[in-house]
Amino acid sequence: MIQLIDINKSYKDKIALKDINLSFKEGELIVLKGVSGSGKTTILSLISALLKPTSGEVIVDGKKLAKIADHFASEFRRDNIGFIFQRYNLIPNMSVAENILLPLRPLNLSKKELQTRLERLLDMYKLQEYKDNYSQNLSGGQQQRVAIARAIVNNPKIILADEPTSNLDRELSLEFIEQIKALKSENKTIIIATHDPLFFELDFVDRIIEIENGQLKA
Ligand SMILES: Nc1ncnc2c1ncn2[C@@H]1O[C@H](COP(=O)(O)OP(=O)(O)OP(=O)(O)O)[C@@H](O)[C@H]1O
Repeated sequence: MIQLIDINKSYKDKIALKDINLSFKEGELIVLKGVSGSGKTTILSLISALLKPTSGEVIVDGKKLAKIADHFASEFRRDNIGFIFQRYNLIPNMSVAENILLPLRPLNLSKKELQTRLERLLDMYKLQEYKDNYSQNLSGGQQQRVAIARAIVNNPKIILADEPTSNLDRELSLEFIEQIKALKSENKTIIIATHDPLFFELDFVDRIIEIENGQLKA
């Protein structure tokens, strides 16, 4: 479902990834492990077509992304990818409901369809009572739940999470892990970039891939 073939990526003269070959199957849960600066975010950005490789090819669900035009890249992301960021990236002066529905704006769905999707996610992530609150007034754990809801509102096949627990305490991190487990049971393909040891002992993680200085560790 996801293939990175002979990937090299440099930012000007900084080599971020070197000779990366990876493939992920549909429904797999993968932990990308590595210290800060090892290249994890760059891999997630290539899979979501936010960045293009310097050389090599990225194929997601049959689509070649290495040279995809920006317009098609945003369409590709909207249809296929849910992204969960370290700092949640919520819009502070928008309500919880507006934040969750944001990725659907370009789709012109009916009010009824938007409401159905919203209600399902508000129930699923225990956010009903906060739906009209500004996201800036929520706790870290609540913000993270909004971020997950927003990441899956477009019903993506692929979920990418970049250091999702780095701002959460242990209890909330374990809650996040339970939410990821539930998404895996829906056959989502999930890649989590993290150096949080909590992710290294989970029995439902299919593979842990370690990256060091832009290269895969054997
Ligand atoms: N826009 C950029 N310009 C120049 N160098 C960059 C840029 N983005 C990343 N890098 C460098 O590329 C390397 C890999 O960065 P990347 O963000 O992929 O690592 P990471 O493992 O995700 O780290 P972190 O957990 O800190 O985000 C690092 O050395 C980083 O400094």
